[in-house]
Amino acid sequence: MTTTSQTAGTTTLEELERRATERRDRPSYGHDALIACDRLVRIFTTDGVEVQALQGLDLLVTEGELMALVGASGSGKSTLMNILAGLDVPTAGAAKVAGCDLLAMDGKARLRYRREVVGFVWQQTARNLLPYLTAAQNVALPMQLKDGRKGGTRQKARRAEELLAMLDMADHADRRPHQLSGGQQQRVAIAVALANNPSVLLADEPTGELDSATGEQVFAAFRRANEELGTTIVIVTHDQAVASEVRRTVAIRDGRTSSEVLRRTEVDETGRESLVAREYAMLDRAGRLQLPADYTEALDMRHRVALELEQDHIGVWPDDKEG
Ligand SMILES: Nc1ncnc2c1ncn2[C@@H]1O[C@H](COP(=O)(O)OP(=O)(O)OP(=O)(O)O)[C@@H](O)[C@H]1O
Repeated sequence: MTTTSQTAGTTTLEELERRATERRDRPSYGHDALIACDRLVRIFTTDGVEVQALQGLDLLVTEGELMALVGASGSGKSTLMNILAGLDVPTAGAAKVAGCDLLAMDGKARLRYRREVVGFVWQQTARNLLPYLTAAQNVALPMQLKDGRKGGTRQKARRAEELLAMLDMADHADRRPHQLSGGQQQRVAIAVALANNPSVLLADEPTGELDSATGEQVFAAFRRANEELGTTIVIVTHDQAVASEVRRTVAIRDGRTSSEVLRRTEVDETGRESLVAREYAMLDRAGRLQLPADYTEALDMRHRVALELEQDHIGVWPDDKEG
């Protein structure tokens, strides 16, 4: 009797220990992602009124990705970008970029993060470049700010030259921003953002002020940075041309990621390649799924739906008992 209960007790303890170890050893959410936003919340309070700009946003971005973020005005895109850029701090949730915890950084770590881990390109060309410096000097500046007065001036100038050449701006290295077109300024801005070889390049509407042909050239510069330097790039855009050129477009709705479009190259039986796009709804870790409004409206789905688990899919039906 005693032996049995001891055995049972030992088994239970062992089992509990095993489960605890399993839980401890289980990789955390997004452990292998370069950018991991986990239930990110940002609440702004102005004149006593609260605005929930981000409402539990989840986003994972893999190292080396070039992806786009889209969403209606006010959906929270810029709020997210400012957080990822280290310019704003979320109210709750977790956010990690290249191993840096965006909620726990002190002032010094934040400054290093902004100088070395992320680079950004904003929509307003004037925000990206200093008007009294040439293109080459603008590109060398972040390197000088990083190293202080430590030498290597020639090396920095060489790196600035190389980056400008990669973005087809070598011939304009000695021009000041007002002597460059909007598209050229944005290409220099990309070189500036890449100066300290950041892990991530963030761009908020970088083609927003450009015509479509110039926008295409600027996007090509992002693609080159991604392919040649392996930099992970996140672009917020309203520009359909940009959104349809990347492999993954994530849509934000009401402060959450709601759906994403993945594009894959498929080869048919004749060997012809084509780009196939497919839209997916996001399933969060609690199993919540946001159905597209046009689907729910088409079938008049409201407060509840009926679910059925099939062998390889889940069926969702309108509640026919509703009345
Ligand atoms: N500093 C702030 N103070 C108060 N409310 C803010 C602040 N910044 C953003 N918001 C609010 O948060 C919500 C999300 O704004 P955000 O700028 O992130 O949207 P967005 O998707 O970037 O829009 P757009 O495409 O128009 O730039 C909006 O309702 C906005 O009014």
